[in-house]
Formats: sequence, C-alpha cells, structure tokens
Amino acid sequence: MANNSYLKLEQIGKSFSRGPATTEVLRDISMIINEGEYVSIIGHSGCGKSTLLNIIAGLTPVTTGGVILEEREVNSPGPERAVVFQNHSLLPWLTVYENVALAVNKVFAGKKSRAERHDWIEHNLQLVHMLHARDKRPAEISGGMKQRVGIARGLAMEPKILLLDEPFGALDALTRAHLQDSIMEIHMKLGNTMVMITHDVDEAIFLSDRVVMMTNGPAATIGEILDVKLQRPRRRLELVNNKAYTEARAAVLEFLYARHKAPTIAA
Ligand SMILES: Nc1ncnc2c1ncn2[C@@H]1O[C@H](COP(=O)(O)OP(=O)(O)OP(=O)(O)O)[C@@H](O)[C@H]1O
Repeated sequence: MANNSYLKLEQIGKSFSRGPATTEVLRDISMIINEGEYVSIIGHSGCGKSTLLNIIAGLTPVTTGGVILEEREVNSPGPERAVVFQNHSLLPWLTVYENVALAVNKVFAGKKSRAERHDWIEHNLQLVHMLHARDKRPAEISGGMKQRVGIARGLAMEPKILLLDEPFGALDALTRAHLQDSIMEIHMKLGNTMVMITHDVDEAIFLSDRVVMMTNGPAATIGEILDVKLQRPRRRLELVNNKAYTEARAAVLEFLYARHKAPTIAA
C-alpha cells in the first residue's frame, strides 16, 4: 500500500556562510511527499530550488531541520535517492551501456548476478528507448538522448525517490516534450516517487500531482502548493482547452508573476 508520509521535509533551513557574511537561503520548509507522488518545485532563479533538492539528495547539509525518508533521517547521499541533473553527467569515455552499468554494478554488486545486472541495464535502457544506442559514447548522441541515459541510470538504481534537477532544461522544445511524455509513461508504469525542479509552468502542471511554489529569497520558503486535479494519462493536445489545466496554469502564473515577481523585475 502506498505510504502517505514517505518523505518528510521538516522545518528545513539553510544558510551559507562566507567569512563573516551569512546568507539565509531557505527558511522553514516543511512538507510531506507521498509514495508514488510526482511533485514539482517551481520558483524564480536563485530562490533555492537546487539547494533544496541537494539537501534531499544528501549532497548539501541542512542548517536546521531535516529530511526523513520512511521514518529515518537522511543526511548523506544514498542510492535510494538518485539524482538526474540538467547537464547529463555521463562519463564521456564510457558507452551508454557502461554508463548505466557503472551505477548498477555499484548498487547491486552482491545482490544481483552478472546476468541479472546485464538484463537490468538493458531493461532500463529499453524503458527510455535507448537500447538501440547502447554501444555509443556520449559524444555520438544528442542532448535529449544523453538525458534519457541519465534518467535510465537514475531509474536503474531502483531509487525510492528520483530527484530531477531541471532534467529537460537544456533541450529544445520538441525534444523536451518527447522526454516529458517518456517520463510520464515511466512514472505511470513504475509508480515511483519523483521530485522535480523546473522553471517551466506547463511542464510542472503536465507532469505533477502537486506543484510546490517557492517564494523569492533570501529566506525562501514554500508559498503555496497546488493540487493538479487532472486524470492520468495526460495528453498534451487534450489539455489545451481543459478547464482544470488552464485554471492550474493561471494559478501558478499568478503566483510567479503577480504576487512573487522575480526580484529583478519586482520594482
Ligand atoms: N555552495 C554555496 N555557497 C554559497 N551560496 C550558495 C551555494 N549554493 C547556492 N548558493 C546561493 O543560494 C541561493 C540559491 O541558489 P540555488 O542554486 O539553490 O537556486 P535555484 O532556485 O536553484 O536557482 P536556478 O533556478 O537559477 O538554478 C543563491 O543565492 C546562490 O548563490
């Protein structure tokens, strides 16, 4: 049965210090993310989205508060929280297959046989439609394909939570749409928990069960959380005239561009 308090963010605060100066980036971030949920975090540039994601990933320590996953505090990186970054962080000297194998061998050494690991790598490449390019190196494939491999690598670690830091940010609009469709298909198929940072309002609504809207920094916090009441599977062409979709879109746009304008255009 789905766990309804799978991931808890408890009063997270984060300050960075440089010499005598301290900047409070995040303040009092609290929310509960359920198992299988797709949650997006949206907010203006510099408000602290990546910092929050890195805290969940265990890559950045909190200043106050904590991250609880299935009743346990997590404060260092672990394979149960895989991260997909914007700039497909593949190793250029390894093939597509080997890039995924690196993660799989690390996570499943001693737990899956060599043959099982091989099948699992191929299965995950198949999931993102990249099995055909398994022997290519990153320089030989497009940006969208690299991102697919990054997603396969994240999924292949069988994480409890997949953290996506603007996973489609560097891609052209069409490739981006294809990958959004793929990630939605994967999420429906696997039912995994996903937390994604994005700047794109349509992307956030299209993919998410809930959209977390962050206020501007310093001391950014959660301004509002929007429930996206759209049935799945969602088809982008059908959403254009969907009332729930246009209302959700208007609510996020109003938050970002009326009530919480980017600091540079706030005056
Ligand atoms: N390691 C660090 N040391 C000092 N300051 C940092 C560090 N990491 C982030 N910051 C500061 O924290 C603030 C939030 O940065 P962060 O990258 O989390 O924002 P963001 O919302 O993800 O931005 P963007 O949307 O542009 O990627 C910024 O002011 C940034 O300069």
